[in-house]
Amino acid sequence: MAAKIPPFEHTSLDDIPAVAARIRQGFLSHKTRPLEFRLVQLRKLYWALKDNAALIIEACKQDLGKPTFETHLSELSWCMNDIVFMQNNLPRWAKEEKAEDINLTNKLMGPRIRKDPLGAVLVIGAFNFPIQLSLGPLIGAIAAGCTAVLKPSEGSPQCAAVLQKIVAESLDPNYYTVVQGAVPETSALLEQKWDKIFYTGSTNVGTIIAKKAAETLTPVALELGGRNPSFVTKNADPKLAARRLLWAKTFNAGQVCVGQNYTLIDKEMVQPFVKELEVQLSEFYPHGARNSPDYGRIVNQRQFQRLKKMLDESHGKILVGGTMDEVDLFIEPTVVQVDSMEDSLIKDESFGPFLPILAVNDLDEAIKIANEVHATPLGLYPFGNKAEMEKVLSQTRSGGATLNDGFFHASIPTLALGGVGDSGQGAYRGKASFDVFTHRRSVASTPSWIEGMLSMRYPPFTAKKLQKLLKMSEMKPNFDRQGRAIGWGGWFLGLLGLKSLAVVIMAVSVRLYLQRRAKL
Ligand SMILES: NC(=O)c1ccc[n+]([C@@H]2O[C@H](COP(=O)([O-])OP(=O)(O)OC[C@H]3O[C@@H](n4cnc5c(N)ncnc54)[C@H](O)[C@@H]3O)[C@@H](O)[C@H]2O)c1
Ligand SMILES: CC1=C(/C=C/C(C)=C/C=C/C(C)=C/C=C/C=C(C)/C=C/C=C(C)/C=C/C=C(\C)C=O)C(C)(C)CCC1
Repeated sequence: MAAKIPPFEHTSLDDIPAVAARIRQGFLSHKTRPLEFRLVQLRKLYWALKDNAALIIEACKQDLGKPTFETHLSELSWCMNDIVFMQNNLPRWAKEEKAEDINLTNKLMGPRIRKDPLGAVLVIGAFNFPIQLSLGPLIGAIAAGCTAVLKPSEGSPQCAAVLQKIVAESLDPNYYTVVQGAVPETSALLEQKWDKIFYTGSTNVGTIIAKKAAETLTPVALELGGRNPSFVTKNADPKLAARRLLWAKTFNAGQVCVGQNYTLIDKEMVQPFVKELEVQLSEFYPHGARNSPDYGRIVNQRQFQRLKKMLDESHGKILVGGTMDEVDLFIEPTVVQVDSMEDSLIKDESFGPFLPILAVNDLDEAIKIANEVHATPLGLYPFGNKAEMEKVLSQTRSGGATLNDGFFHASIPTLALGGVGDSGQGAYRGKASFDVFTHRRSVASTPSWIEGMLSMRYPPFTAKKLQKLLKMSEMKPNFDRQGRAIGWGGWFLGLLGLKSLAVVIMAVSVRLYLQRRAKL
């Protein structure tokens, strides 16, 4: 008999402190530190995903009407690939690194960077990619040697229940577990001490998390939302721009954090662009989006009503689409021409299948508007000639960007993803997922035999000792008083001084000699 999605049950508030204590104790047992342990956990998680593939596909369908195609690309296969990639590369990333930019004298102390796990961490997921946005950070946490509590989004309850099943089946419960719930449970989790909180979700809740974390100086990674602009200049290809931006707004029915929120378009391009949007829409969904198995649904009534209100409040003119069905949680891909950056469809993040367009006179005006609407969005998408796209990049900021497409950069699984400013802090995916849960611990070890040479650091301090030390460490500026750079040859010689160079060469030779003798 086919497996069933287990019921979604909130974790008892009374249990949360004990769960957090177990996961913390788990970290302090040091069992998750050995590389092999982490690799085994990751591999088990991989097979649990494979074994529960049908449940994941079904849960994504029930929660978001997600087409199986999208579930594979952005949830199931996405996470399985993430695990394979992580376990292939983890042994290399976890190795100690030789410290960079160390001067010759300090090299004797073997400065290096250890990759230590941060500790017991809390991962809070969002509803729109319920599997990816929960497991992506969890995979990073496991790889780094952390222990973790995962709190999936209650907005996608079927997926949350399947996630709990998968974690319980595959991972050691002393080190990794799922807590289910909404605001009360998340608040109870935030009362516990964590070594990092990794949060994906809205900016409002992100602010609550950051404030709470600040009370105990807990580091946070925040993957938040944004009002991401796209730009279509008069030199853009309207068909390509329409097709690609439509793809980005129909994927997951527009519930994509990195999707464009609005399009700033040269006034000459409005007509050809809108015409192409219509053509492309009928190619994507020949029998209409509503009847297509390839188009998802809005996650719940609350989000549906929010989106409906947003469209109702817009002063724009609907050019394409506009139909909705509350019962089915269906919203048609909808193109709206608005006439102000104050319009409800531009000033707030829609997180739905709306494509508001605002006509502008030129690219300068578009850039000015984009910077005013949101100075630090999560993504940004210019279409135009090379110089124009470069100009957009050089006069704006954003977490990431794709030129000549919708959010392609965010669909590259091993490219770090993160916001900037109020669209987030910290990044993950690929190596960044390991790094975000890792402390780069600087370590030096002072050989005993060097003691004689170090004697100059001890009191009683004398002018002679100071002179010697300064000579050894002093760096000569390679710039003059006017701030101009000067040739580096003189600077290099000045930096070391011939005398100290001789001392260093001698010390290195002695060390090499002693090392070789120890090996014999
Ligand atoms: N940057 C990214 O990678 C990314 C990815 C997906 C979604 N998002 C953003 O997330 C938002 C939509 O997702 P959402 O609706 O799931 O976000 P949300 O902020 O409502 O919920 C996210 C998580 O926070 C918890 N939560 C909600 N209210 C809380 C409170 N008062 N205190 C403590 N915890 C609370 C929820 O239980 C959930 O697990 C959009 O703004 C979108 O842009 C960002
Ligand atoms: C095959 C050849 C080539 C290359 C072809 C390429 C590169 C094809 C690419 C296809 C793509 C990118 C398909 C789309 C996949 C969509 C994905 C994975 C979507 C993911 C969405 C995500 C992760 C959403 C995240 C949302 C977040 C974080 C917030 O809400 C060539 C061109 C090289 C030529 C040879 C043949």
